[in-house]
Amino acid sequence: MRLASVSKVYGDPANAVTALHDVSVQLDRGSFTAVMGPSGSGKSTFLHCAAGLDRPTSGAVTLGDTDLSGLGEKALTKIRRERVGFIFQSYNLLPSLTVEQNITLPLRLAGRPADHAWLSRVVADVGLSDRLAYRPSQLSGGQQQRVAIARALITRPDAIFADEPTGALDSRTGQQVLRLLREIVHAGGQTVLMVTHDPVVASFAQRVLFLADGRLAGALDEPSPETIAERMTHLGEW
Ligand SMILES: Nc1ncnc2c1ncn2[C@@H]1O[C@H](COP(=O)(O)OP(=O)(O)OP(=O)(O)O)[C@@H](O)[C@H]1O
Repeated sequence: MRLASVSKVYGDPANAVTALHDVSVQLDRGSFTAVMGPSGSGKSTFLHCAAGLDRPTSGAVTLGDTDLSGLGEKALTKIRRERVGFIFQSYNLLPSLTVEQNITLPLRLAGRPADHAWLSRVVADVGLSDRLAYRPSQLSGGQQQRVAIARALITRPDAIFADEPTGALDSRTGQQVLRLLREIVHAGGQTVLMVTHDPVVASFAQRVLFLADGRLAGALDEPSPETIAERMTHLGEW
């Protein structure tokens, strides 16, 4: 995944806000990257542009071999459904569907047949084989987020985008979920981009990118919570 000179300006010229300013970054296949930065530094905008949820004002985003900037709305929707998985803080599960139906929903939306062997594998990987007939309300928060991870993986996407994926979980459960996500994508080769405010959460990534005022403000490889926290204090208010 590659962002080349990506800028994003919100609003009309009279009161424009430059949320991203000339950001260029390459994320290798199979890598796990966290994005950190003070509030308002452009993290969500970065994630949304990289995932094709939002269009950059200028610059290019490439996912695999596909240049997203050249695509119309229909093609972009197809990419989002089939080649990208999303994990959000609030799980975004449908309460009236069972665990199995929630997990396989992206396949139904894409009009693709269920691959039962792959479903069993994904469900086993997230430890939910005995919960397939449950509804989300009958699960713990950690289990619900594991359903969301399975749902993100079911289409065998190239990339997974996570926005504060453990924000609603206690720290122990959150760390279990992150460890699981890291293991699964390590085995499956997905590229993961995760936005978080939490240095402990970010330390599960191989690399942390820092944003400040919409610009890239450095990176940290093999980060620890301490080195991340130290870098963040230099960037201003969290
Ligand atoms: N739809 C929008 N219209 C106008 N301005 C926006 C819009 N979305 C974001 N912005 C502005 O762009 C800047 C970056 O916002 P963004 O949400 O990407 O930051 P963030 O780092 O994710 O913040 P936080 O950590 O508080 O969630 C902010 O100044 C914000 O006010």
